[in-house]
Amino acid sequence: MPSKKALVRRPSPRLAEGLVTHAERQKVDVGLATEQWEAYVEALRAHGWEICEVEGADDCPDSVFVEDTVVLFRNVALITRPGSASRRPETAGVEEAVAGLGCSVNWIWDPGTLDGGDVLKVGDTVYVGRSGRTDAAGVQQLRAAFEPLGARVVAVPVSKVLHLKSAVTALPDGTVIGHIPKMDRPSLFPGFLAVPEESGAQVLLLGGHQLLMAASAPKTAELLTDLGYEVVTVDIGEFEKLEGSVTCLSVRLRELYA
Ligand SMILES: NC(=O)NCCC[C@H](N)C(=O)O
Repeated sequence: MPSKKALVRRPSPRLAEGLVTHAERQKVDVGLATEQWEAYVEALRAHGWEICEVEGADDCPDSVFVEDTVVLFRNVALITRPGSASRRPETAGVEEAVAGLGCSVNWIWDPGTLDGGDVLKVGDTVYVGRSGRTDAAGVQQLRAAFEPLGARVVAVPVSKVLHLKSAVTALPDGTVIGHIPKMDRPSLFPGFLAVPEESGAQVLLLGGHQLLMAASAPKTAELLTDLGYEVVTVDIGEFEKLEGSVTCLSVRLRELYA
């Protein structure tokens, strides 16, 4: 049976010092953030995901955004080299965790940089944002790692938001959804549906027709419910202040056979 495991990482006590790039800095309540994180993890668990908690990285303010540290394709875990040097110490614990789960491990090497938030998989197509965090060498290394495994890698310019997946994700049927004002090139995506809210562009697939979304995108939730999806919402407001979203708080491992 394919796996249904999700990696998560508890927020650092230093979360409030996390990076802010495109947003204005707002005060983050670490206690409230931790409660929101626990509810997020519970929502995954309630939908059948086995939770694998990576050992905390208390000195790394952004370590809760575990998605940025590793990209999965088939059973290969590509350990990233985050574009922000302050986030690079986050990868060691994640590498240990995915190796322990039976993944084959590969790496993005210096001088390449790549953040997992820039990688969107739709079937065998892997879209990769060329963003402020992911550079051309990172894109090349991602191609070299995944094309031999059968991936079709499509590079996408990203200049208006932190990561590709800040503005674009995909529905279970492969329809790409995005918030056009935050996208550089909507025309790169076939089968595209525009959504009315920035955080509405970020959906996490729970399995079947169930989607996890942030509570901050009620109009998009209504649109997707009307299309026959079951939308589960969580309040992740403290993480949104740091440019985080529902996708970046976990890494789902669906193709491990254990
Ligand atoms: N994949 C994601 O959307 N990650 C969010 C990372 C937010 C963090 N404050 C950062 O700037 O790296």
